Amino acid sequence: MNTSPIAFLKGHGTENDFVIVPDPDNTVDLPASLVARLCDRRAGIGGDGVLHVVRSAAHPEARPMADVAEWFMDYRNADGSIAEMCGNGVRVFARYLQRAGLVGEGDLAVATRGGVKRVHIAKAESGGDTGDITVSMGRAVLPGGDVKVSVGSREWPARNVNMGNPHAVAFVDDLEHAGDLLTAPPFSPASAYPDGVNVEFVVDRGPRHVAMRVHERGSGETRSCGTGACAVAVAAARRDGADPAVTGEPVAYTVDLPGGRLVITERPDGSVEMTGPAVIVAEGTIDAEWTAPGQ
Ligand SMILES: N[C@@H](CCC[C@H](N)C(=O)O)C(=O)O
Repeated sequence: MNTSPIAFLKGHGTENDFVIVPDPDNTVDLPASLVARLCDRRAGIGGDGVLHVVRSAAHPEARPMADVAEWFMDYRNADGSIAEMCGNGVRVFARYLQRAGLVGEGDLAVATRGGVKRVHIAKAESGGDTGDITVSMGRAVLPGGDVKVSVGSREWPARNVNMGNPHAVAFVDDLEHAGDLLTAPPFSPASAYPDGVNVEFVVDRGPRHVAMRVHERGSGETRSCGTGACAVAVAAARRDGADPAVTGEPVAYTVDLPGGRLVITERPDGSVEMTGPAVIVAEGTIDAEWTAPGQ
């Protein structure tokens, strides 16, 4: 139970928004119920998820990474569930560390449940902390198999792509066909995603340029998903017959999302890089009494 006010910040990456809870020593009690209340857009602060900022050495899941990454992104979805990775989240996490003076521009490593991610904070052309942030997201895994997703009477084949977390990428004729995305699009077979899935709907905008909408596991439709954009870029490249491992040349896709634009580059060694903005918009404190169960 929390007995002191809890510091928080609010930030977003291409409008995928987060409540940031700095907690270096891992002393804040953050059960799923409190995460869901913090993310509530009417009764709480509002967000697609929570970024709990903890020193790796202070968190049992991150301790093995503490030698290479001082900070652990303990990411939670808006419903309180835990996810392995959040691409937009890791950029916003790095921006928070920069703003707090805990890291400078340049390179850093961030521990996540999906492993250690290498992050580069670019120098801002206009000064301050407005430069883009690039994250080396690791390799995409494409398990194969026939997956289908549907919305109403429409059904599409989908590419199963794992970016640390699971994705189903469906190429559609019109993003409107995804409907209101108020509920998770059904998928089959159920065995493809035993832990649920993030579903991306994708249309072409031009050569190596796509647009997408996403329904996120644990958060619903969001304005952007970084891991989703990476999954989409890799699925689009394979569809387009482009494989950097074969050609030896990197392949870059521009991915437009409702909340902004990300650039995704797949390198010949299979690693996927994501570049985009990250913004901190506010900070404050949460009343300790409000965080008590039943409030
Ligand atoms: N918005 C994130 C992904 C967050 C996790 C996802 N909802 C899951 O449960 O896997 C991103 O930017 O990658």
